[in-house]
Amino acid sequence: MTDQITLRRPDDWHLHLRDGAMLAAVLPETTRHFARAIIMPNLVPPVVTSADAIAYKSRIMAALPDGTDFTPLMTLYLTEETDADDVAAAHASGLISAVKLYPAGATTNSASGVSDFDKVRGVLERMAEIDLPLCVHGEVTDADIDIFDREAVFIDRVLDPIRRKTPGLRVIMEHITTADGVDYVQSADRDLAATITTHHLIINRNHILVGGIKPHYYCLPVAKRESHRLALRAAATSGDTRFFLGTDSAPHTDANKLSACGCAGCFTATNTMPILVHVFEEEGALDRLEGFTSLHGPAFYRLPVNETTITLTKCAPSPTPEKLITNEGDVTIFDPGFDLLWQVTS
Ligand SMILES: NC(=O)N[C@@H](CC(=O)O)C(=O)O
Ligand SMILES: [Zn+2]
Ligand SMILES: [Zn+2]
Repeated sequence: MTDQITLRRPDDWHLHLRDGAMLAAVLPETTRHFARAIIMPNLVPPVVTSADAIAYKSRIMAALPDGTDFTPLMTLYLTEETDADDVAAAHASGLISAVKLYPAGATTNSASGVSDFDKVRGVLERMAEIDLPLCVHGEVTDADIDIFDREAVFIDRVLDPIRRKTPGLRVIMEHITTADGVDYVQSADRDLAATITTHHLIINRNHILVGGIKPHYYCLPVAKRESHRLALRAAATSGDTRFFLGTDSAPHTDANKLSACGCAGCFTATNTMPILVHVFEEEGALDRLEGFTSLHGPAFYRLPVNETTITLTKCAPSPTPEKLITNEGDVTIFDPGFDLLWQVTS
């Protein structure tokens, strides 16, 4: 029986750090375990231009605890007005690692996203030319499409047409939640990958809706039925290099979650690593965890792997920490519904 596991230090390929007091509070929760993270640009107002990204990156660096070795990998928020030259310059200077596509209205702070995908064709073509990846929130927003079908419909109506019209464009389907997403990624032998979150490996839609509504399990894309969760677990633990960790750790204060119109997002940064060891151990796939957390992501983003390591050790069952206290209010830490059996020991 394994009671200790050492991995190359993991990276988080999809992270919300927010800004101001929230940034200061959540940043150490990530930097404690992770070496790098793809930083989501959905601030209010969003990180649209290279000047915005320079300013946001310096706020993140200023908030880093002393002596912390952490690299924020910046992204730009794609709008219908995005200037392809600005994107190319930001890429050439090493400032950004990806551009993020939000369909307008799909999720938290996506109002400035894209409604008419033809309007971003020029930018996408330029990104294919310069080999800059596109991260995608893959859900349609049409009122007549059921929220549980929005990822599958997005693949057919938006993503596949974009990929066919833009050969060479490398795409990361962020936070996939369906077997359709898994199948689509597996159908492509190049230029396509997906991130999978911590929470989508744990919860299905029953966790949100059975026995009373559980706002802390509400996120977008919303968790689907159990068969989809099982497809995600199979993909994450398969060793397939097209799947890697993007926690989508998305802090919202309890006041904003526990409301008649609660915000979408699960805050998982704090306990993601112990939870993932738990999941991979359950699946008999501990030997594939390092690929998922530390190898597949850098390979897709064409970055070196981390040289330092992290060690987790089996511990007495311990409840998950409940809350992160911030100057904006408390943030509830994701509760996987089981005691943690692993802790990060170095
Ligand atoms: N995942 C979420 O439910 N919320 C994210 C936005 C996103 O990643 O879609 C957030 O910014 O809060
Ligand atoms: Zn999203
Ligand atoms: Zn997100």
